Amino acid sequence: MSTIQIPVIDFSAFLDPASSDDAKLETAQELDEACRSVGFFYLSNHGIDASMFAEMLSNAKEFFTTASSEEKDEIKVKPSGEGSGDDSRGYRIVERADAGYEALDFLRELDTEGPPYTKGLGRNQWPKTPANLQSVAEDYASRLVALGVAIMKAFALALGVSEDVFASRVDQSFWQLRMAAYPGVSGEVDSSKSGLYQHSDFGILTFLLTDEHKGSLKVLAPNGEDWMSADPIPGTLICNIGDMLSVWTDGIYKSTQHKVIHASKDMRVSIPFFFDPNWDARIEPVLGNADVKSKAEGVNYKDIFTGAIKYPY
Ligand SMILES: O=C(O)CCC(=O)C(=O)O
Ligand SMILES: [Fe+2]
Repeated sequence: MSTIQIPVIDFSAFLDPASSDDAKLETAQELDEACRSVGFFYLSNHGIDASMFAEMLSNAKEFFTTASSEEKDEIKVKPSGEGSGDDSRGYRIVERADAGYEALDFLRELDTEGPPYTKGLGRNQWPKTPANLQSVAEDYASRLVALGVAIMKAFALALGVSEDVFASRVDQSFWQLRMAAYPGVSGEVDSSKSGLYQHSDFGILTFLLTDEHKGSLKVLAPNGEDWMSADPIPGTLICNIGDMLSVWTDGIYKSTQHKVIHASKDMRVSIPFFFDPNWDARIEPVLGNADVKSKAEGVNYKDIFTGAIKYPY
């Protein structure tokens, strides 16, 4: 068993304009320590209302439990060259040897020519019901982008780098919002029935909101052997570092492997929000620390994105 725990970090110092520089530095250092050791943390006092979390979860649950197959089909993800343009985002079902779930995917829409669109830049296809799913989700996305930008300030403070190095590359974050439903399972537990293969996220920071199910999300412990359950803590967001932030910090911040194995007989709803760099951002190691400098000399985010996302999944 691993004794490392996923820490809970109170972010209020960065949201309250009256807080002192010392209070901010203390919070920044707690975040920094969590990113170096575990790569996962819970964030409390992040400024997002519990009622918004509840609405996001109940809208997702309503869609996955009530939408007809025709409604799902109408908004299904379209691979390059089909329908409303390349890689239109929306509904998809994953049935693989190592993953099983349904999802709605929405991304930041860039102001580009189309259809057809350049790969990765298709349009979002929103469900018609629940009627407010789109408006609540768009509001949620804009709040999480602001939270992501605020956390990048904290990282800059802790790392001693100029705020602008991060800010100028995330101010138009190419975010992705996923509403996922892992089906209830009876009998043998198997990630092909309900789960998601082991992976790291490729962006900067992931903010995860889930329903009350415990034991489904597993996080690889720093010893590289044990799996820890990242169970939901009401009112908090489960946050983890993605590959881009690891590259950016010369590998000092950990982009930790995780997976989902859902074992309950009831469906699990989870809503990851991927806070990613701007579409055109180039990410290069910023610390200049020769000892731990990552092998990567830098990456263009859009190349990473287009390599990682291949519809259909
Ligand atoms: O559903 C979860 O708990 C995590 C999902 C996840 O890791 C992902 O979509 O990248
Ligand atoms: Fe993930």
